[in-house]
Amino acid sequence: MDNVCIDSLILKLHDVDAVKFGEYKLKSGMMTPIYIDLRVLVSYPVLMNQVSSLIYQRVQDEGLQFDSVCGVPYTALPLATIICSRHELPMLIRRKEAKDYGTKRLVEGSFRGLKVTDAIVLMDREQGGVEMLASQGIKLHPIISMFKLLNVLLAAERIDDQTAQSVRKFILDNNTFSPKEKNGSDAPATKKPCMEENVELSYANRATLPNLHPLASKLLKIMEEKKSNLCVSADVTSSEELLQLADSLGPSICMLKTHVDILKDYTAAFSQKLQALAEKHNFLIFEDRKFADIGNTVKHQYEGGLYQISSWSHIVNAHAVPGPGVVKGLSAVGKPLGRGCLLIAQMSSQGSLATGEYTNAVLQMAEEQSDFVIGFICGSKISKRPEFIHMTPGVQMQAGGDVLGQQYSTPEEVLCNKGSDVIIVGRGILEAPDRLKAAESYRKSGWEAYTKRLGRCEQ
Ligand SMILES: O=c1ccn([C@@H]2O[C@H](COP(=O)(O)O)[C@@H](O)[C@H]2O)c(=O)[nH]1
Repeated sequence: MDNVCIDSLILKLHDVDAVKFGEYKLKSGMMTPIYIDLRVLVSYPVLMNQVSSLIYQRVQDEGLQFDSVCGVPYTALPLATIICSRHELPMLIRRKEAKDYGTKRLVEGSFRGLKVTDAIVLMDREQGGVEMLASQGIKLHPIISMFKLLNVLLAAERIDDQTAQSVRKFILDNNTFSPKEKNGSDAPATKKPCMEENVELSYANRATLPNLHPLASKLLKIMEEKKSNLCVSADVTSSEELLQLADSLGPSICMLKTHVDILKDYTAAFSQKLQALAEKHNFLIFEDRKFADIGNTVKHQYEGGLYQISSWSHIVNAHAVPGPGVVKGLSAVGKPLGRGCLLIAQMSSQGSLATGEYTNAVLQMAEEQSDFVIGFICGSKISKRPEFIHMTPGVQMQAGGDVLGQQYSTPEEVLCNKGSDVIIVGRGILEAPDRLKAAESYRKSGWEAYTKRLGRCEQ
């Protein structure tokens, strides 16, 4: 189901009072300003069928393998019944309490050994459910996130800004899962895990952080919506090939990285076409210019010359070698246009000097100019501030390197173990026999590694 359908479903759920705002008590005893009551669905057969189809569609999209389906009582029971009946799937019924007569079974239906592997929910409250189930070895597949729901209701003027803000704050402040290592049990945490405690926030949660740079928020939303943390490095030398790449790989990526100075036929018309493709496929453009001069010079390089980079590239990057003036110069041009900058804190090439104290100094520089610096080019997560986005080049499916010192790590290593947010892939895709297929497989690996990291909850 595409976004438009999800949006209209959210509005219908609101119409039938399945989404309520006010003061409600949850089963856990916690008071909440938003209550999702999907029990009402049974009175709306059309909606019931839509939700069932959506859930089944998700099963197919994810290619889930299973022997039986169980709808958790009571709300999901009728949904599971519709799905299993329509698609002739074996179903199980879990009792809420055992009978004290007859078979005394807690699970009704035919089965041998039971292992729960996947769970699908229509609404994810984003308060730690994904992480809690992952800690039990169950992969959760949410269909609608709380933040998406709030955004749609806000855009449709069903709720005001204050309500949306207070619910967002409640969600962020009340993550109810605390990993075992932290509190010795899987019991709900009394306080939300937060960045100071080094616990992961999802891209969606980070997108709504107060004081976040709007471009970082846009990127995180794109990543969440497209389930993509893949930036393709379009290192080709012809404009036509680059545009063709952007059009064909556009749906799979959150960002396209360019080196316009390697194009043999750059024109202003090219940059306009690239912007149109970025709009069409909803990705950001990152010109990997690596500015590294005094503020006054980078201002000219960014704004003027042949390429007029600031007019079409959402994001640029800079070395910190010249000191803070380089960021100030770029910011003078880019900030009024809503652009953002990545500082190069580490490099993927062998023997790079950007390590240790240098990397720490870059971090400091970013903190001081976070109204323009949105994150880093780095090999691993270097800042605990969830507002900063970590982007890592030197990624291929196999670890290794090239003859000129490039070093490669895998998507799993970069996103799951090193805690970066975005993988930048060039030749791993460009040199593949089928570029689209390769991009999709990097997107999938990247997303799986990220969800695995979220499930693990700690770096
Ligand atoms: O440390 C860095 C910074 C930038 N890059 C750039 O990323 C791509 C990587 O291309 P591959 O083909 O995937 O090796 C390329 O444009 C570099 O300029 C980097 O590799 N390392």
